[in-house]
This record gives sequence, C-alpha cells and structure tokens, in this order.
Amino acid sequence: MNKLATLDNVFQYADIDSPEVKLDRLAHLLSQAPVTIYTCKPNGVFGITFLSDNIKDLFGYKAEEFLHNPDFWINNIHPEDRDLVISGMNAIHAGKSLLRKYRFKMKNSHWKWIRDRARLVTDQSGKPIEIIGAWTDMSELIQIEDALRQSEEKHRFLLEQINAGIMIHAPDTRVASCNRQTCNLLGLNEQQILGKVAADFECAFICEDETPMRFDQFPANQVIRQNKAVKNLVIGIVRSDLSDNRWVMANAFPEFNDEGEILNITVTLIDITEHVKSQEEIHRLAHYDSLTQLPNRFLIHERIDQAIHSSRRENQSFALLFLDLDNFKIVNDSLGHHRGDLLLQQVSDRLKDCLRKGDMAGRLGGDEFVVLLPNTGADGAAHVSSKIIEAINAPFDVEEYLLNIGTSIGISIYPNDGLESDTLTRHADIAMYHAKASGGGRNCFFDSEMNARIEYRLVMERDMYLALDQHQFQLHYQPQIDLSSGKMVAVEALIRWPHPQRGMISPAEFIPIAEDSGLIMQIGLWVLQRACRDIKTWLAEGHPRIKVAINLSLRQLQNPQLFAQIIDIIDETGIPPACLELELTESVMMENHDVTLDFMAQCRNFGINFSIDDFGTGYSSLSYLTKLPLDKIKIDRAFVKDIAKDSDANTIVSAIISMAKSLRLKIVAEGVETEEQLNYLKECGCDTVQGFYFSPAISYAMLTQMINP
Ligand SMILES: Nc1nc2c(ncn2[C@@H]2O[C@@H]3COP(=O)(O)O[C@H]4[C@@H](O)[C@H](n5cnc6c(=O)[nH]c(N)nc65)O[C@@H]4COP(=O)(O)O[C@H]3[C@H]2O)c(=O)[nH]1
Repeated sequence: MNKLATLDNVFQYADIDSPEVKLDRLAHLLSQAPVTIYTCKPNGVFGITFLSDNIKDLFGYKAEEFLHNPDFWINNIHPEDRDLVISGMNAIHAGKSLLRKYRFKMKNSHWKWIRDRARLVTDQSGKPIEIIGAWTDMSELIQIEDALRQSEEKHRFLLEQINAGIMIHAPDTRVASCNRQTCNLLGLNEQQILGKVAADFECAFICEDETPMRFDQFPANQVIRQNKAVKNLVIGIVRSDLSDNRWVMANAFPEFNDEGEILNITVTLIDITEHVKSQEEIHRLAHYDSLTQLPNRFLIHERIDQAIHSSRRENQSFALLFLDLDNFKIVNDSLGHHRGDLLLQQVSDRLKDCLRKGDMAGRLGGDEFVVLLPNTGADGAAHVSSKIIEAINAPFDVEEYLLNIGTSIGISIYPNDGLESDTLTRHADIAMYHAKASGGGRNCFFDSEMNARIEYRLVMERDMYLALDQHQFQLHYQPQIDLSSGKMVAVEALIRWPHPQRGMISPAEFIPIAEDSGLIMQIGLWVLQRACRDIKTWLAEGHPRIKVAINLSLRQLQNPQLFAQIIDIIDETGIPPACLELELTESVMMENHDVTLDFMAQCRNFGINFSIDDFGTGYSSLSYLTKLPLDKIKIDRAFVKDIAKDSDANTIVSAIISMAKSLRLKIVAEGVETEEQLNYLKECGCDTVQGFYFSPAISYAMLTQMINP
C-alpha cells in the first residue's frame, strides 16, 4: 500500500499554476505513479479531458480513446456499477471527495476492479472547473481480499463443522467469538455467550469431582494466571434444560504478541459426555450390586478405608454393622430364587430407610449386608441396629406371600475393634455369628473373647480335616441292655477323637463345629462306613447279629445324596439293613419336615430302623410320633439322672414309657448310672437301658471281647 502515491500529493501538483516545463515534469511523474490521474468535465458530463500516460498499463487503452470519445469512460464501466458512478457525481458536486470501487472493461475485454478517488476542482469563486480523480488498480487487492474472504469462510466452515466447541476469549476473558458447537454444548445462543465471561453464563459449571467451579478454575482464567496453555480439564456443564450433566474436555491456548502479552485465548471444548457415562457405568458395575443397587464388597471396603482415614485424622470412631438375614435360606429354597431376589431388594430398601445421610448400606453377597455408620460409637450403633432389626422383623409382601424373616447383626467399632477394614469386617462377622447363635433377631457387639473362640473353631476345623485325612477318628460302641433278658441287644456308635496334641476331644465339642462348617458330611459318612464294616466283621466272625445305632445330624439329612450313600455302604459291606438304627433328635426331625419324612420312609422300606434321640427335650409334639416311621424312643439322660430325687422326672419318665408302649414303640433309657435308676426304669416297664452302670462307650476290640466272652 505504501508504494501507492496518495491522491493528495497529486492534487498538490495539479493545483500548481505552473509553466510548461513544470507540466512536462509533472506528466512524467504522474506516468511513474502507481495511479492513473484523470480529469473530466463537471456537471454530469463524463468526457475525460486529461489522462496520465500510464493509462495503457492500467486498461490497455491509449489515452486518445478516452479523450476523443466523451462516452468511452462511462460506457466501459460495468453495467452493474455504472449507476454507482453516475450517482456519485452529485456527491462530488456537493463538495465531497469520493472513493468508489467499480469494474472497468479492459482492452482485452476482461473486467478490472479499480478504485476511483475523485473530487471537484473549483475556481476562487467556487465555480466548478473540472473533476479530478485517480484510478488505482485493485486487482491485486481484490485477489487478496478474495483469498482472505475464502480463507475466512473456510475457517468459519471448519469451525462450524468441527465437533468441538471453540471460543476465543479476549485478554479480559470475555468471549469474542464462538462456534455453533459451543452454543450446543452450553445450551445457549451466541448473544448469551459473546461479550461475557464464562462465570456469568446462564449455565453452571462443575469440576471433575463435581464441586462447583470457582472463578479462577475456568480455563481462560487459568491461562491468564499461569500465562501458559491449560490442557485436558474435565468440566461438567449443568444445564437447566437437561436432567443429566454434559461433560467436556477443555483445552485453552493463549496467543501472544511480540511483547509476550496475551492477545487472545482459544478454548476448545470436546464433548466427552458419552465417555464419562460409560466410565460411570463401568464404575457402577464394578462397585454396585446389580440386584439391590447397593455398594458391593469392593466399594464397601473402599468406603470403610475412607472412614478409617477420616476417623483417624479427626480422632473419631465409626461403627460397622454386619447383617445376616434369619431364615432367608428357607424362603429361597422353598419359594424359589426369584422371590428370594425380590425379598433381598425389599430388605435393601428398608435398610436404606433406617439410615441417615452419610451412612452407607452395602451388600456383601447372598443375604449378607453391611452398614457403615461414620462418626458413631456404641450407643449410636445399638440404636441403629435396633431400628434395623425392627424394620426387618415386619412382614415382607413378596408376590402372593407375606414373609417373616429377621436379621442378626454383629457390630464392630473403630478403633477399638480393629484398625483395618478386613479386621473390622471379620470382627463384625464374628459378632453376627454370636447374635445368630444366641437365637437370631438381635445384635451383638464384638469382644476379643469371641475372636479367641472363633480362632479356636478355625483351628478345630483345620485339625478335623487333618484327622479325616490321617485316620485319627475312632468309633466306640456303648452297649444297650435288654432289661428282660439282661443281654446286650444293641450298641450306640459314638465317635472318638484322640487328638495328637490335645488328647481326647469330646464329640460334644467338635461335632457342633463340624456341623457348622459342613465337615459333618464327611465325618458322618466315615462313621457309617466304619460301623457297617465293623458289623460285617462281627457277622463274618460268627458273632450274634447286633444292632448299631448311629447319630445323624441335620446337615447330613439336608444332603439329598444321603440315602444313596447309605445304600451304597450297605451294598458294599453286604450287611442286613436291619442291623442299622438311625438316631435323629426331635428338633432334627421337625426341621425340614417333609424332606426328613421322605428320607425316613425310603430307609424304612429298605429295612433300616429309626429312633428319636434325647426324647423330651425338644418339641415333644406327640402328634408327630404317630406320623413318623419310628421304632424306638430314647429317653434323654437328663430325666434319667433325676429319677431318684425328682418326682417330676419320675412322672415324665413313666408317662413317656406308657405313651411309647401304647404307640407300640420300643424304649431305651440313656445315661443310667445307678441301680436305683435301673430299678425305677424296670418298674416302669422300660425295655432297654444304656449307661455307665453297664458300660461306657468302648473300643471295637473291647466290644468284640464283650460279645464273645
Ligand atoms: N453322663 C453320662 N453320660 C453318658 C452315660 N452313658 C452314655 N453317656 C454319654 O451320652 C452321650 C450319648 O450320646 P448322644 O446323646 O447321642 O450325644 C452325642 C451325640 O449327639 C454326639 N455324637 C457322638 N458321636 C456322634 C456321631 O458319630 N455322629 C453324630 N452326628 N453325633 C455324634 O455327641 C454327643 C456326645 O457324645 P459322647 O460324648 O460320646 O457322649 C455320649 C455318651 O458317652 C452315662 O451314664 N452318664
């Protein structure tokens, strides 16, 4: 541009009232100038009166072609621009210096854009003399402008097409421009964005951790503060028109001038909502239980760890509740898993209803739940657990059933009962076990003695596995004597465990642990095998046939394979089934009544006998006595023990005996230790007795000697 002479310079020359020689010099100068000077007549006559020599360079015409034809100039102006030039004359006559752009047809018939700057020249009285003007070739400029416009359009097009919001902020962080995608992301129109700082937009912004975004955290503000680019900022956009937040990844780049000052800041916003949602979904699947939507084991431990962290820092305590539903298994087994699932969902809803904001309920799996109570001590834990017990005790409406279950809750308190998540959970679990063992439907706080007991149980379990593996168990037999003949007619098989380190351990101690752990299945099977093999040997050695009574546990009866296992053993040993008598306690018979009845009927058909153990201590429902395929009743030794001194016990014993007789059931009294007890039982008509008075349980070898003196 600066190489163009200005028209004012030219006018200076033109104004000079100069001699001929100076005009020549002027003409020469004008021909060198990058503009073409012309004069034309005023008053709307377009005849050119003067042209500088470089006219040929501009249009390809000679000056004469303009000078000899008054219409030449106006006729060669592009028809679309001609009116503009004609109307411009009025303005010129009004004294304005006019700048206009139009197209002129060149000698080669192409159109050329020119800039025409013209003004009126008057004499001293103000009378118009002529119009003087300068034409400048605008081709190059127009080309540059075209290129610039095209480039801008392309730029704009790209900005609109690009799947990212782009905002240009001025150095004061106000938005100078933005593309359509920015509007889409923010849910605002351009007017609501341009000229404003982001903090004033009509939508709210949150940080990655979902806390409200502070003024200094906005990308452009961070750039200003740090004087450098900001990368990969995750920002949530909270829009009133959407229920879910939009999430964007923001990058902000400053542009500096030569002095190092920020000229503008470009902020790009990439929509990562889908990505964030899928991340959230992955997180949800990994951290929440799909049935109840409660936190799962993984998240529970994460939250306990957080509670430990903050409680340690703030010197606070918190409580962990371990819940196990009472009777859930019965519902699940008898009404099906679908109803079991519905029940668990309702349980989780009730649990949540019992908790305050900040507390957490989670599901460990099955019917086990955990509740975390931050900033809570023993009193608070007791209060919440009572509330939960009450809530779970209320009947559940599951499809067409009204179900009654309950829950047992174990409680551990940080830091007294443990400093780590695993320890606290284990201790709450142990306490829950105690709550359950004491009847369920209650809570129990952990104490360190429980731990010792649990550890003892764990050691016992491990040792029982070893005992099975290393054949440490033995089977002893306690004789049962027929009172009319005085002969041994049967024996009760009783397991013995001479522990290599602890010495003889009573079955009363290890059998309940074996029942809890399920090991009773293997131990019970071993007892059956051992007893049948011993019977086989006695029979093979020609000893008289002897009946062996074997105790069965509830867990064994729950094994659907039990009948098949017994038959296999009988087949394998070839003993008469009638040599076996299975002893079930009253409570075992009543539990899972139908299954037990089926099992008993199958065995009975096969020739196996049954007796009720510990009769009188359980339900003592007489009606079931008539329904069960029983052969014998065993009077519990607690009654036998008190025969001599307690008239109530005497009454009970004689009543049991006469009732059994009327039902044609045999009777065996256990725990007979004295002659007095024996005589009373004889008087009452008892058939058989068992007890230390005759013999304790003895080894196979000793019994063999006894059978065959
Ligand atoms: N004070 C006293 N006690 C007497 C007398 N006569 C017998 N006993 C004891 O009374 C228990 C009778 O067995 P139970 O009631 O079936 O009670 C058994 C039974 O429930 C269970 N058990 C023992 N062996 C087995 C087994 O092989 N399988 C299963 N499932 N349980 C078993 O362990 C319990 C305890 O067995 P043991 O310690 O062998 O104790 C035996 C026996 O030694 C007596 O005159 N006075």
